Amino acid sequence: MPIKQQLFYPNFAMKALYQLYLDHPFVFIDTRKELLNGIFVAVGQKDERGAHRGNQFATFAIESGKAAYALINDVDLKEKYKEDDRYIFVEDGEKTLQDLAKYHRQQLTCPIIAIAGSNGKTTLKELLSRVLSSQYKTFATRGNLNNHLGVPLSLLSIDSSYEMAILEIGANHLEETRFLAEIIEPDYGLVTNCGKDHLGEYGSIENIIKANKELYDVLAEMDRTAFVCTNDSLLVDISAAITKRIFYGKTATVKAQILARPFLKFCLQIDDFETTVQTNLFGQFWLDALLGAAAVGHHFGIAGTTIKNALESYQPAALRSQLIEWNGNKVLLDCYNANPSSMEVFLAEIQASSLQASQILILGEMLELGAYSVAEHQQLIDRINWEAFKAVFLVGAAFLEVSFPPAKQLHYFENKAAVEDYLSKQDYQQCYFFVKGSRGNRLEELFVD
Ligand SMILES: CC(=O)N[C@H]1[C@@H](OP(=O)(O)OP(=O)(O)OC[C@H]2O[C@@H](n3ccc(=O)[nH]c3=O)[C@H](O)[C@@H]2O)O[C@H](CO)[C@@H](O)[C@@H]1O[C@H](C)C(=O)N[C@@H](C)C(=O)N[C@H](CCC(=O)N[C@@H](CCC[C@@H](N)C(=O)O)C(=O)O)C(=O)O
Ligand SMILES: Nc1ncnc2c1ncn2[C@@H]1O[C@H](COP(=O)(O)OP(=O)(O)OP(=O)(O)O)[C@@H](O)[C@H]1O
Ligand SMILES: C[C@@H](N)C(=O)N[C@H](C)C(=O)O
Repeated sequence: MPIKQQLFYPNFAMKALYQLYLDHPFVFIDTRKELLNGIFVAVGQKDERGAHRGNQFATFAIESGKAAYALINDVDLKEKYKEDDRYIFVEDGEKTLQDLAKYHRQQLTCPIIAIAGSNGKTTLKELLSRVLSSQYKTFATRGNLNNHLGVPLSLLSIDSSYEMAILEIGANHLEETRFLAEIIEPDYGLVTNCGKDHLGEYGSIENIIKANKELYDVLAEMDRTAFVCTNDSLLVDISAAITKRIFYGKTATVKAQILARPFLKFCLQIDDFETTVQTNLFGQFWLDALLGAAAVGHHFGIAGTTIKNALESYQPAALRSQLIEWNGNKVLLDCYNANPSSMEVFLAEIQASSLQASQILILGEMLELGAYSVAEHQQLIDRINWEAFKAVFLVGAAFLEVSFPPAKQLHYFENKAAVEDYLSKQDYQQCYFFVKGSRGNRLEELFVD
């Protein structure tokens, strides 16, 4: 039967679509990607007729050879290509992508570990990926593809050759973590922590806790296993309904004691095994993520020394705890994102450190805080120990709404361009820059020559 007819035949549709995927196992949503012979799915903003913007690129996807098939939901395209088997009309590209990913997941047999939480998911995923890869062929979410599109695309990138998979769940509203966890159907789950991420969208810290708990709820309903950090009593409390919990942290089999900071060094204990781990991560707030990676690795039979080596080999990148050299200075870029919780621990770490260099703090405004913006920016300002810094740069309009002490170190800039201009007139040498702010600030661009 021609593929189009199979897809219209109700109960057969997913199996037929899945067969297309097995024959062309590269699903993509963006024709700017370099690939051949995949399946293009039109997604994105919808017009007044409900057609996703991605439909505009379907013809190019097919004609360029990037796609063997294109899933479209534009009725005009449906009419235009009614005789062409390569264009498949679906009701909604995003929903079809999610359904296909869920169906595919149900065919996969490797253990799947889902990571949710407010802060530190991507880095934990990277750490864990290094630990598990020492023994297993491990898939891990690429970059930050963690939302309603990223999770399905990630799942569809896992083939049967993988022995382990780690999937990151990102969310900014209630029910989103549940929605993604129900697609992933994780065998294991881990929540990093509950902090003030996307506070404006969530509306309250209570909602953030509820949202992170959604992963635990799905694990409980499916009778799956959670890795829970006992250093954080909130996580222990909100995971209580799960029968299968593997604890790590104080009082558990896998635990740690901090030996030195700011570049975190700790003593890792796994049963009777003890070793020192010198990481490249800036800040003791990474400890639970490091321990989480160790605990999951230990559960899957990775030896303590191998775990140590994997954690030590991790070089922070992608604007999370990333240390670079710039014109004779060191720059700690922690500006992939920022929210009140991550700002608080970052600032506390710097102010507790003695790095024997002139310290310059660059803080970009925190976005997506909604009604909390003024109070949270004020609290941030109030936490600054001005004497600890040679200079403090504050960037962005949100800082205009708060009051400052009369500190000589303070420099306010409306935007990144203004900082750039100021920096170009200074001759900073052998300073230590600490850079943190929300993604919208793009503060890292200050340090590209
Ligand atoms: C829909 C889409 O793919 N958007 C991407 C696109 O943005 P654009 O504005 O162009 O999209 P449109 O809606 O207009 O749709 C156009 C579609 O057409 C495709 N297209 C365009 C041009 C072309 O020449 N060829 C084409 O095929 C295009 O690909 C669209 O599909 O481009 C932007 C720039 O590249 C992308 O940034 C944008 O991607 C969106 C944001 C996206 O969701 N991508 C996912 C794959 C993903 O996982 N992205 C992650 C970021 C995830 C994230 O922010 N996570 C948050 C929490 C989650 C909150 C959640 N509720 C949410 O809303 O996302 C977190 O805190 O972790 C990533 O890229 O890192
Ligand atoms: N325990 C923690 N408490 C507060 N902030 C933390 C903690 N661990 C990491 N962070 C902060 O979270 C920032 C983002 O790290 P990472 O990208 O790994 O997290 P994430 O949850 O994946 O965020 P995103 O989904 O936006 O990428 C880091 O730069 C760091 O400042
Ligand atoms: C970049 C996105 N994942 C995110 O974390 N956004 C917040 C608002 C930020 O950039 O700080």
